[in-house]
Amino acid sequence: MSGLIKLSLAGRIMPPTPCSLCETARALVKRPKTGQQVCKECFFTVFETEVHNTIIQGDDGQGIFKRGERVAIGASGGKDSTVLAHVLSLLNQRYDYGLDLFLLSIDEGITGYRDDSLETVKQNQVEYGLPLKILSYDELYGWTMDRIVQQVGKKNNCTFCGVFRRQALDRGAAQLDIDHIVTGHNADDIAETVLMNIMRGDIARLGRCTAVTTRSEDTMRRSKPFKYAYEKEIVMYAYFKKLTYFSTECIYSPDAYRGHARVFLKDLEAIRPSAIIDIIHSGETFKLEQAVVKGMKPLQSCARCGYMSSNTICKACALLQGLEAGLDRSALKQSQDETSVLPDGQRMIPKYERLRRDVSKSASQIDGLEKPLKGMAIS
Ligand SMILES: Nc1ncnc2c1ncn2[C@@H]1O[C@H](COP(=O)(O)OP(=O)(O)OP(=O)(O)O)[C@@H](O)[C@H]1O
Repeated sequence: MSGLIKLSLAGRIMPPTPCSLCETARALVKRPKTGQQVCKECFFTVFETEVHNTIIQGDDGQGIFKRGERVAIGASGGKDSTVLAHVLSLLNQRYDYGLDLFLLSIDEGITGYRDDSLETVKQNQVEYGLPLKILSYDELYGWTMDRIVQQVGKKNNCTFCGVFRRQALDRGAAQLDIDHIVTGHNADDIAETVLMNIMRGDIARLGRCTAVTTRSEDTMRRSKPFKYAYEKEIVMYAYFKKLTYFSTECIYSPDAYRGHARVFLKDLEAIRPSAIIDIIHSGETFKLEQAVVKGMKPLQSCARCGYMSSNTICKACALLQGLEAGLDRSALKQSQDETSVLPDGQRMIPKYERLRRDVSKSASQIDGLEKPLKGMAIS
């Protein structure tokens, strides 16, 4: 960043650095990704254009969206998803993608964290005029993260939260008859995931973690339009645009393993900023041998709740069974339980169902959607 008065070695005032793109305005930002010194307006333009390029390219050059798609933005109230909601609304208009956008928030039930960040999402709902749906763990699983942490402790709670959130997003989206979920995962998140998968030797995940788009439940897709956006640039964008976002870390200590990968990545970035993109490119060029692909378990429907799973019952049902049985950390080890029979009296996750599209239904008529607000775009 600059904007400061620069002095030469001889102590003379140096002229301000001009923007390296428009060459007229004064450079105010040094892009963390490229080192380019640019003015504020050019920074907005390159940031938005790079996201647009990710969107129109996709993994196969065909683009990630189809015209007329109903797209849910996974909205946590944090910087990434807030900037995503802002930029996607803007690009949808600027380039006429023809998307029907929604905000979808999962309330994990973390007092003093998610309740506050959801207030931010509600503010975004008004600011961007997008319909909002909130689905809670309590509603879906009968457990809040506060209660889960009471039972399993802080050490492994991220496993529960991650598995439950993934499924909750799909289920919330299914209730809205969504075609496509987008999340604010950024380049740093993806590079961390590549590193974690290498360190764990998780070949299957390594093979797919750099894709912009992956298939979610049945025909629903999941995309990461910020795949190439650096976290530092997202923060700068939010700051200069004065966007409203919630910036506190989760109170139940972030995933320690990811934390190590993050620290390592930040060290690499400090030495060589391109390290983040380089690691993503390494992941992209990694190819699984056909023999390995063939050896992978095919996906099936969970025998209890119908959600997709590579085992007889899905991970969420297995974790829920452990919780209901009053297990603590050993609940995690039960995750491969192969029995489809639910022990007596235990809670079950509702059957997974997708709405059949009723094209005559407007956003305001779908159950569970926050009521229309001033300026809200109704489909
Ligand atoms: N509770 C939630 N409800 C809806 N979407 C969520 C929720 N939590 C996370 N997501 C989605 O997953 C993405 C990555 O989540 P992660 O937990 O890594 O948070 P993050 O990197 O801090 O992102 P953000 O700044 O948007 O909170 C978010 O950008 C958002 O799109």
